[in-house]
Amino acid sequence: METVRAAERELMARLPEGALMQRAAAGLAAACADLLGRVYGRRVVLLVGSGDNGGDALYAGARLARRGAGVTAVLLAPERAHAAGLAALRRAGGRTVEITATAETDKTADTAKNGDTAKTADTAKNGDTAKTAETADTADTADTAKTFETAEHAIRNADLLLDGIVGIGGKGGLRPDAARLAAFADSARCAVVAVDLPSGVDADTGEVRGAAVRADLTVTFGTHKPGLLVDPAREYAGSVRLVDIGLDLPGEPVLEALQHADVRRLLPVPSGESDKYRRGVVGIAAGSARYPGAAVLAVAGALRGGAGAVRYVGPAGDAVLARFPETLVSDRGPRQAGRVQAWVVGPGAGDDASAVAEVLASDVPVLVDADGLRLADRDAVRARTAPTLMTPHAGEAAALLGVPREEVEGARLASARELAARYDATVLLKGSTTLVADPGGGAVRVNPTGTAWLATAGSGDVLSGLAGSLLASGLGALDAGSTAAYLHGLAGRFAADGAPVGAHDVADAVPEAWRDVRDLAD
Ligand SMILES: NC(=O)C1=CN([C@@H]2O[C@H](COP(=O)(O)OP(=O)(O)OC[C@H]3O[C@@H](n4cnc5c(N)ncnc54)[C@H](O)[C@@H]3O)[C@@H](O)[C@H]2O)[C@@H](O)CC1
Ligand SMILES: Nc1ncnc2c1ncn2[C@@H]1O[C@H](COP(=O)(O)OP(=O)(O)O)[C@@H](O)[C@H]1O
Ligand SMILES: [K+]
Repeated sequence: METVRAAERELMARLPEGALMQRAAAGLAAACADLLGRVYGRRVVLLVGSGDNGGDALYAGARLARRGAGVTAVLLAPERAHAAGLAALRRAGGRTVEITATAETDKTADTAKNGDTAKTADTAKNGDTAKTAETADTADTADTAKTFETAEHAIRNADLLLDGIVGIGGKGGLRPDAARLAAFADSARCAVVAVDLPSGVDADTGEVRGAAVRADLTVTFGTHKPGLLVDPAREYAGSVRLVDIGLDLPGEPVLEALQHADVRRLLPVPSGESDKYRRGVVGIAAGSARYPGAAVLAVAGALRGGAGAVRYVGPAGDAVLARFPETLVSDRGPRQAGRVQAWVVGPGAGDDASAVAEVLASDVPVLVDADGLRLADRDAVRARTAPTLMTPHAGEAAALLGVPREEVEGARLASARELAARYDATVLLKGSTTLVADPGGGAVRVNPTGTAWLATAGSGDVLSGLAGSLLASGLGALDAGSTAAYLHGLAGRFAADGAPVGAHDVADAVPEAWRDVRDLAD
């Protein structure tokens, strides 16, 4: 976010005062008008914090008021609300509800009554959130209670609610009074539009600490913030609309997402000189007597990933051949199975540590998934010279990092990066937001195609086979992982089409996803 802030500062220095905010507010008001359909006579409530995010909301509110909407601004810190924005709203006929800050103790309640809101906010900032919220209830002055009640009443009757509590200047979890407004927003029956990003989510990491506004639409300015793309914050953002305010962002982005055209360039396509070996052979060391299905599904993914042949090694050879007679099945260990251009090891592997060790000792790219992640020796992974791609879900990543699963789910970006650094390997972290991180830093790829229908047993096995096949056909680990996730997500969408599917359906739909990318790229 520092790059965004720096770009804003640079641009602001060149433009007339307030020009950027006007661009932001114009885009915001237009998005609100689209959502409302008709602006005249509609009731719009603005939640206004003390920074420029509140300023955007006030200016957008003024625009809507000029078009005939009844606009009420709930001012969280009336003395510090954006002065010019507030004046514009008032000129346009907007009303205000001024929140009297909640006091943390009787002493600060007195201070608050005397109008020293800034000081009260400071006290609240230093307080433990749970504790302050509790004390806040008991220390509510009549004034405070009344202003919150008025705000709640306005929100309950609104047709549209704008969240301008905090934007990219937010620090830590929402303070108690802001959290109270966020809770009102949560119970609002109307559409909620977040200004720049939902208040309470971390713009840089996608983390959500405590209360946060849940929006139906987020209108964001200049650039997509990482927090809008990564869960859990992504869940809070609703759909995201980008308003171009003319920011010129330097340097490398923190996150990037492949699009159809990028994926098309990466898809391996056989040429006239190709034969099955030149297209690449992918070795699958997976499955066990207990989990033969994982082997079948990994092979199913691998057959659709562009490699010329799939070699299977492990105890589920019969099950694999019964379903896919084109597989080259070997009953020896990976070392003696014949040449491959990439290995996939781990899906349904149970406790077979020797296959994992053998594969890691090879000099070709290796994808490690599922049980293989637990069995892989970290030093052996770090010592590899060929690329390694690890594909954990949050639970597996948590076990490798030695932290609770929730910690990974709450901080996906940081977790993927940390794991990549610890293993000196590329990490594809699966789940509601799939991320692919290279060990040397650089932009992390976020997959835009996923669907929650993919959360079905065995779909991860399909993904590992698919990604392994792309590795064998020559893609690097970052490209193979992100291309596989892209095709897999798309295949999940096509297969499901709004109804439950099994993992084998996802594998069957990969060719359709491939054709979709190939044909619609331009
Ligand atoms: N800088 C620019 O050029 C532009 C900025 N814009 C807007 O300005 C926003 C950033 O504005 P600011 O830097 O003023 O910061 P914000 O308005 O995002 O937040 C800062 C304010 O919120 C309060 N605050 C911080 N953390 C809080 C917490 N945890 N709980 C409650 N209150 C908290 C602070 O006391 C401060 O007053 C952007 O998100 C965007 O909406 C847009 O107008 C476009 C142009
Ligand atoms: N909520 C979700 N939204 C989108 N994709 C999901 C979600 N949950 C899981 N997935 C995807 O489904 C697949 C599940 O893989 P995994 O967890 O390894 O399951 P399994 O071990 O049963 O194959 C992964 O590709 C993952 O990214
Ligand atoms: K906001």
